[in-house]
Amino acid sequence: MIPGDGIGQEVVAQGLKVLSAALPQDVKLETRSYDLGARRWHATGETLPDADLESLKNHDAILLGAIGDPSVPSGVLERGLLLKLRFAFDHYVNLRPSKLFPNTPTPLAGRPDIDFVVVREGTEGPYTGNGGSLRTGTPAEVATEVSVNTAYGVERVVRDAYERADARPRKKLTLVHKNNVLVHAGHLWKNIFDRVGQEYPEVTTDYLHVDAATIFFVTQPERFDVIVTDNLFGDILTDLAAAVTGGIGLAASGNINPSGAFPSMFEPVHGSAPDIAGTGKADPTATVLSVALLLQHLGYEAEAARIETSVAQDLAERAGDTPRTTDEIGDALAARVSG
Ligand SMILES: NC(=O)c1ccc[n+]([C@@H]2O[C@H](COP(=O)([O-])OP(=O)(O)OC[C@H]3O[C@@H](n4cnc5c(N)ncnc54)[C@H](O)[C@@H]3O)[C@@H](O)[C@H]2O)c1
Ligand SMILES: CC(C)[C@H](C(=O)O)[C@@H](O)C(=O)O
Ligand SMILES: [Mg+2]
Repeated sequence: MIPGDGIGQEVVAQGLKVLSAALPQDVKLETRSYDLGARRWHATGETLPDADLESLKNHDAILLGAIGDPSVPSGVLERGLLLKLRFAFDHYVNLRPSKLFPNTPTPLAGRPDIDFVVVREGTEGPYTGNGGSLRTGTPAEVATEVSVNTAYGVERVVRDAYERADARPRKKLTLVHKNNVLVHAGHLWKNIFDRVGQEYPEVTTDYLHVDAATIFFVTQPERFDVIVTDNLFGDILTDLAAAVTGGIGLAASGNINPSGAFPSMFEPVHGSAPDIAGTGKADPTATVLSVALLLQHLGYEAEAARIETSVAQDLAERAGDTPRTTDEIGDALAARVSG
């Protein structure tokens, strides 16, 4: 566990409660909590030392809360801890499911039937740190942040998305990019998408520019089944996806290393929410659903399904209730999961 900063600490505690409640009696859960994030950085200047990185390799999976704190310069922990982990453990599939559970509030009229999954590339794009600044701090400053897209990196994530689409009832895959403007990267993605698609004749495909995709996320989200997209577009689209499916407090994610060479890491889509940290207002459901993804990844399908059902029931009964605290929601979910 890497609880991290702000509400990360609060929501991971609830995730652990539900995980313990979900596991079969004969499965012994061993956990270790890593002190990484703002506190550690202030105390030692470290973000993710090699010793911690090495040690993290020995676990079956990682549950992360959130990192980032107003007291630390922006980017230090995001790059030095979170992205360092995603890159070091080659989490090239950033899996972000979105589902509108019954009775959950949505700003969308007509309560569309939303059930899609975004397969966000996790190791390339504009996230690699390939950039710099010249004449920094002067009126003539120039800054670059170059998007890196390799045929190797694109093909492996596109293939993963086809596999996922092929395994779902609707078998539909949408590529989201911006190949009318980002022609170099965009054409690489589109060519690979079309070529790999020949191996999946049952999967229906579609292409959308990212700006148009944001329209359909709001006006016609039921059209989506599986979406594959680059690292930055996927980041933005999945906050929007959360907003139309009950809010950011419900959105789960998995940073998957499909080969199993390194542990996969599960975390809510949201951040450390400094504006509500310490108030008990954070919804731990996103973390609890991330625990379900973790269990699914490790082969505990039935346990994962039980968590999802418990969340659906909890959400269905929420309407009109006085708001519960982080802890109360965690307790309620753990109680439902243990039956
Ligand atoms: N994976 C991560 O660790 C991660 C993800 C996103 C942002 N961050 C970091 O978190 C910090 C804050 O970022 P931000 O404010 O842009 O995004 P944020 O996701 O932390 O918060 C955005 C808004 O959503 C609300 N919110 C978030 N999670 C919630 C929950 N579980 N329940 C109820 N409301 C919730 C917040 O109160 C806030 O109003 C920054 O340092 C950022 O870099 C980390
Ligand atoms: C904190 C940041 C590095 C991260 C990202 O951009 O991937 C976050 O926004 C997310 O969505 O997990
Ligand atoms: Mg994000």
